[in-house]
Amino acid sequence: MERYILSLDQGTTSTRALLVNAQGNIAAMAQREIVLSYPHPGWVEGDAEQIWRSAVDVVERVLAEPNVGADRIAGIGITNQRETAVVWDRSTGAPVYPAIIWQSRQTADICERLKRDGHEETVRSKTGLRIDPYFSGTKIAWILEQVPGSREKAERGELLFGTIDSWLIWKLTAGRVHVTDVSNASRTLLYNIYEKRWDDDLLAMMGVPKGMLPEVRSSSEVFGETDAALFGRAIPIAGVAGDQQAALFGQGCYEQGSVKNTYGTGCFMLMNTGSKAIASDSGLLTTIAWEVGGELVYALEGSVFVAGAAIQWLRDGLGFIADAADSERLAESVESAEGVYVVPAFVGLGTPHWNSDVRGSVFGITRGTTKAHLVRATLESLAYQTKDVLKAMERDAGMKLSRLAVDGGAVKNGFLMQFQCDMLGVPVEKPVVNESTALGAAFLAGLAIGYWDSKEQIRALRQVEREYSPRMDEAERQKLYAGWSRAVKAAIAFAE
Ligand SMILES: Nc1ncnc2c1ncn2[C@@H]1O[C@H](COP(=O)(O)OP(=O)(O)O)[C@@H](O)[C@H]1O
Ligand SMILES: O=P(O)(O)OC[C@H](O)CO
Repeated sequence: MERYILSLDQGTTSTRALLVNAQGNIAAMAQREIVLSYPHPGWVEGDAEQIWRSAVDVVERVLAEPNVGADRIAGIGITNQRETAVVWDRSTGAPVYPAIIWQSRQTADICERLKRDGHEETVRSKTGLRIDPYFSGTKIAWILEQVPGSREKAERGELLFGTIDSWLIWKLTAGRVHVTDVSNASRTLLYNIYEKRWDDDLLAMMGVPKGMLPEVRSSSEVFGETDAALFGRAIPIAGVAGDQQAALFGQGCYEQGSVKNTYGTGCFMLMNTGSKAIASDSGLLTTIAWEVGGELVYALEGSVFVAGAAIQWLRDGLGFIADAADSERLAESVESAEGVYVVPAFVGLGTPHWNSDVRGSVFGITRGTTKAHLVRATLESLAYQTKDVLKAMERDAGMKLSRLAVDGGAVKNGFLMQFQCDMLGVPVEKPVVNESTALGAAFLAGLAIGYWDSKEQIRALRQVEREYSPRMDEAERQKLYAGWSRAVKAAIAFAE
């Protein structure tokens, strides 16, 4: 009887359950879309209960596949959109406020206050992060400030905080287990990544009571078992990692210096820096990649807030396309973007600018501009933002990248991948199994319970589906990128 690892991937726009077999292939998958709300400009919120229900739904659907069932599941790996903050009541399990999504800018004022009070260097030296609304810490502070009575309750130990992994584990274990892993903890702005503990100074700075926080574990161990009433049998939850770190693991980037870039709602490039945490001078983040078998690995990260989300905007906001896949055909229907640049700074800009105020802008339109040019320019913006990040990474790491491993929803777009490769001037490598995030979580879980024996065994499972080679000449590359750099500068100037 074949057994599987069930990987639960709770992303920004969808929740997926995937069955991974011993060869590292996806045997079945179920998916459910997540609806977000945008109550004010720059705010992004979600319904934590809807996220939980979507998780139950997708797990039930994969278990109902022919010849599956809960007794075929050796263990569960959980991977999640990171930083998104949920605060819930310990006794009822009810969230006190919607989940504040990682992209949301509603804590910009709190961040300004912390910066004015001169906390930036302390935060950076303890967490490897920056004071920015992106991270969970100020989102918790905002909830405790805004929801009447919540601060008092939190201080009495009646409220709990979790990133989405903690929230799902709490629900899956019927409120018995309140934990997270080091990779998720490292995104909260409250965790000291060098001393590996919640940091009292940071908790005081953000006014977060310690009793709200989950226990921090490694990324690959048994965290608890699902409540037997849920899926008919208790199943061990044996791997947990934030989705970008999970993708790094899933791509087999185990050596120092190996890099991957994931194109989902946002776009995140991570480099494994081994046991050494590298501090950045170029707007990158220093973060924990994972802890496996007692070995803690750090990463350098470049974070782009809007990537695939810009394609969703073309679909839902502008109605230019019916489906994200249509963007490829439209982009290829024109020779070039004809000087049009879209800067999709809908929620500000992350690496390397870290500017919460800048908003999306379109430059260079003429009477001849069509929706095809705008669609093409939007897709190109994903590649330009990635180039900005890669330049910062090469500077900080003191090395040149020879190829880029890619994954995520938007790598299905052949136009985007070729343009990306042309813009970077290095080969872009797409694996056969594009679900690196889900694979990473499955591998972490499988290693903990002996489903796989070693990282080496896992890495041997990876296969490349396609390698894109650069076709653009250097002069053209430089000209296009110079235009992008001017457009970003102008968008920032407009915000000022
Ligand atoms: N063919 C495509 N071309 C461009 N973007 C795409 C395409 N297919 C999906 N996307 C984008 O990929 C994103 C979904 O990818 P996924 O990895 O599931 O994201 P997440 O984990 O952030 O929810 C969406 O934002 C969608 O717009
Ligand atoms: O939803 P994704 O896959 O774009 O990932 C979100 C990131 O984890 C945010 O930091």
